[in-house]
Amino acid sequence: MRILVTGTEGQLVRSLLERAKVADDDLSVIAMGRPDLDLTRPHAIASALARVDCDVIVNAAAYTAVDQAESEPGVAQTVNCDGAEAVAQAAARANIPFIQISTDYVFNGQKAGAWTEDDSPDPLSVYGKTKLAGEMAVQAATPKAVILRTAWVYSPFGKNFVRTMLRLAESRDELSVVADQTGAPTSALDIADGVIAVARHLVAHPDDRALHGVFHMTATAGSTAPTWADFAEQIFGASRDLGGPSAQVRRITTAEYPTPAARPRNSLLDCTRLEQAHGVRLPFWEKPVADIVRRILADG
Ligand SMILES: NC(=O)C1=CN([C@@H]2O[C@H](COP(=O)(O)OP(=O)(O)OC[C@H]3O[C@@H](n4cnc5c(N)ncnc54)[C@H](OP(=O)(O)O)[C@@H]3O)[C@@H](O)[C@H]2O)C=CC1
Ligand SMILES: Cc1cn([C@H]2C[C@H](O)[C@@H](COP(=O)(O)OP(=O)(O)O[C@H]3O[C@@H](C)C(=O)[C@@H](O)[C@H]3O)O2)c(=O)[nH]c1=O
Ligand SMILES: [Mg+2]
Repeated sequence: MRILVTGTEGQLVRSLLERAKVADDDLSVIAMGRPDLDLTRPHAIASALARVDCDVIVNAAAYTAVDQAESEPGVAQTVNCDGAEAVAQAAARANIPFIQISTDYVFNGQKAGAWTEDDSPDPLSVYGKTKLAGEMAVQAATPKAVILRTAWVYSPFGKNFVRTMLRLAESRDELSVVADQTGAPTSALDIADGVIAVARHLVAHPDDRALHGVFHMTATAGSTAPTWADFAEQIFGASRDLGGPSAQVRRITTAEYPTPAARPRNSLLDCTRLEQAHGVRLPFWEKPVADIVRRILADG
């Protein structure tokens, strides 16, 4: 199976490439990003993708700078909606499945329990709005679209909360972290495994309508969902055990940590539908933390 994925340096792209390297079978992942494939130039995407021979396309590229998007809504919209739509149209022309990666930030966070795919999105931020617009555009572009909404992604690669916490802890004894936003920290390596499994399933059953549509794909969170502060404590616990930097976590409210973009208070996603349709369930959220902390510390 050949998977074409958009972007080259992103957390999920690099995780897919790493997983493909260790897979002992026919799997190959082809990453295509700037300048060859630029989502700010949707009109050039058809020709960029026309020559590529693959079985599935995964759009993992996105404008992900949540706060910056508030002051750059046009670019965020072009990348997250128009660019995504153009990639989906290329998949439609090739008549192959298309996987769009989306986000918990499409929700307003005001539900008490986990969000299901039947709950109405109501994004609070420009990033969330443009990602939701992207979901709708790709579904209009191809009947073979699968939207995988994930959340709170971290990995040994790129920019993420784990790397930020470890970097800040090098120079600080105490860090203030919000303790009133709940969600599921999810390893990009686990998402990569999930994406590959879904892709295989789609390629094996190209006409099964039940396999298409919107699915939630995050780590399993259990009954007491973690907050960013809980995640930080988990990160520092792992780092301490490995002789790395750590800091005392001061648990604060969102009001005490003002940011340009509003974030959902509860963004926990119910992933039941994914398990039922595709047989995919990601591990418990705490499981990958120590291994990824170890890799980040080893990379220096
Ligand atoms: N990070 C998170 O916490 C979450 C992410 N998601 C979604 O998951 C997906 C993967 O996220 P993640 O791996 O963390 O993303 P990253 O922020 O790590 O990487 C973003 C990727 O998008 C690419 N990209 C950005 N702009 C363009 C452009 N104009 N043209 C082509 N490529 C572009 C980057 O390109 P380059 O390779 O050149 O750097 C990079 O590969 C995204 O759809 C994101 O919305 C969902 C929930 C949480
Ligand atoms: C760095 C830092 C952040 N925070 C807060 C801010 C925010 O509420 C939360 C996480 O901060 P970040 O900037 O890492 O998070 P953010 O960029 O909002 O992460 C989001 O990225 C996009 C792409 C997604 O799709 C989401 O699922 C989510 O992962 O922690 C603190 O409280 N203290 C700190 O020292
Ligand atoms: Mg950020």
